[in-house]
This record gives sequence, C-alpha cells and structure tokens, in this order.
Amino acid sequence: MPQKTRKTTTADAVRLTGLTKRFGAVTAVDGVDLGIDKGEVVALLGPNGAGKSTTIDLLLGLARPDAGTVTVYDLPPDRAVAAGRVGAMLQSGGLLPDLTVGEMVTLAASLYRTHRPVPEVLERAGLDDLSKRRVGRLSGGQRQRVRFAMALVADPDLIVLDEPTTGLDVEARRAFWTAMRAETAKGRTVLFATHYLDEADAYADRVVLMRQGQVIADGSPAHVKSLVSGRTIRATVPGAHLAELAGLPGVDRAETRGSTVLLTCTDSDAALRALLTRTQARDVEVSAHGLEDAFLALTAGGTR
Ligand SMILES: Nc1ncnc2c1ncn2[C@@H]1O[C@H](COP(=O)(O)OP(=O)(O)OP(=O)(O)O)[C@@H](O)[C@H]1O
Repeated sequence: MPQKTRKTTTADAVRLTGLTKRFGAVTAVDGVDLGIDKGEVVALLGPNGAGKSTTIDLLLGLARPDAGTVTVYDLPPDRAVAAGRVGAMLQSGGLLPDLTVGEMVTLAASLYRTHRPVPEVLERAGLDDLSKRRVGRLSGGQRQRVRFAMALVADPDLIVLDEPTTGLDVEARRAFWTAMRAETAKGRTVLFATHYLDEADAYADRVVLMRQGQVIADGSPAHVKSLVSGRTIRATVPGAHLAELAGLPGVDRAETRGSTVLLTCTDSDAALRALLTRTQARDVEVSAHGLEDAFLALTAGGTR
C-alpha cells in the first residue's frame, strides 16, 4: 500500500470549544476550550476523575458532547477517525484474543484505504518477535504494544493515547517513549493522558492540567512548575518566629519541618537575601519544585 502524503492545512490539529459532558449529576468535562497545534506533543494530566478519558472519548467521537464542539483537522471527530487521520490507543478493549498479533494489526490496517506496511509497524512497536503469538496469550505490557501498533498503522497525523504506559515496567516504558519519539520526529501531533508526571515532564512540549472537568493550567512543564512559585528554601533559623519568616520579601509561606523551617517562595532570590541578612539562618538549601509538587498543589482537593 502506498503511504499517505501528510496533508497540510492551516487549521489546528484539534480544537475543543466550550466542550461539556455530563453523566447525571457529574459534569465530567466542564466547558473546556483547547487548541492543539500541528506537531505539538501534549500531556493531559489530572487526578482520577478529572475528565481526561471523557475528553479523549469526545475527541475521538466515541461520546457526544452535551454542549460545545470538537473538530479534528477541521472535521467532526468521527470523520477524521474514518479518514485515518487519528490513531488512538485506549486503556482497554479493541483486541481479539484468538487472532495472532500479526493478524490483529493486519485487521486494523484493513479498516483504512491506505496504511503503513504491517511489518514496519510491528517492528516500531517492538512486536516483530511476537507476530505469530495469539493475542490472548500476551502479557499486559505486550497487549499495550499491540494497541500502540494499531494506533500507528493508519499512518495518522494525530496520535491519541490514554495512559499508554500503564502496566509497563521501566524498560518497556523507556522503549515505548523511544518509539514515540521516532514517530513525533516525523511531525505527528500527539495527545497523551498519563499519571506519570515524569513522563509529562520528559516527553511533552506542553502540559494541560485538568481538575473537576476543567483545565486549570496549560503551558510548558516549566510553566506549570512555576505556577506553584517555583522554589523552596529549607534552613535552620535559631530564634525565628514563623510569622516573621513568612513576612520576609519573596516568601509566600513558612512552615516548621522538624528542627528546620521550610519557606515556599514567590521570589527565592529576594527571600534568600533577606534570610541571610536579617536572621541567623544556617544550613540553607534552595530547591526547585518538581512537576510532582506542582501537580499536587494545583490539583489538591480535586478528586471526587
Ligand atoms: N460512563 C459514565 N457514567 C457515569 N459517570 C462517568 C462515566 N464516565 C465517566 N464518568 C465520571 O466522569 C468523571 C470523569 O471521569 P474520567 O474517566 O473522564 O476521568 P479521568 O481523568 O480519565 O480519570 P482516571 O485518571 O481515573 O482515568 C468521573 O467523575 C467519572 O466517575
């Protein structure tokens, strides 16, 4: 089969406008506005129940919004999917246990008018040694790789992955992301939901943080980290009162941690200067927040 020429359009890859989905009393997706440019690698992060999977279902045309719109390459999602422009790797389902891996991916390929050669896709997903194994006999991680191959086989412009590395060990996760990097180097657009914050930090250009159906932060991993003021200072400060420390320039919050104090800073340079000139501080350590801290701070109280 000939491979597709990647189409170029001026529109966004994905455009969600006022997107809303309710299940009874729960508003799973609550007025989400989001545009994803072509070639962007975007991580959708959020605690359990934040609305990530529902957003992905709406984006793939697997669920209908109660309000708002979704377009994928300027098309309604079901048409973009039918045209082979979107490859999806969902958390479960879609596999037939009696088929071999090769047959399963060939079947997925047959749904599209044009597709990539199946052996190439099997190799990309690390399945070339398993092509004759029945799907029902695969481990959880191997099944994930079959889903990945099925997502790639249509040669899609957009790849959507719902927690793609759940159940994979460290080595398999690394192999998965190496394969994904090779795919994104070709200019594909990627949206992935993950609970692994280190993956969002390492592999996404942009992090979209959701809580209770809404987007609460959107930017580079560095931007999301900076939203929770960036840095903390830990020090031993003999004779100091917490209220006094909290009042220093650049300090947002002061807490005791054992025999030391922990200062959460909006401007750690100013805070450090004040601490060293106005107090008896010693054993001073300054550290940047990891994405994990940013995530916890921004989504605190967000589960339901
Ligand atoms: N089919 C459904 N029927 C009823 N409620 C649903 C349904 N699907 C999702 N919900 C609810 O909508 C909210 C959002 O769920 P969703 O699965 O989108 O979150 P998520 O961010 O993907 O969570 P997780 O990380 O746990 O997969 C939750 O409160 C969930 O219970």
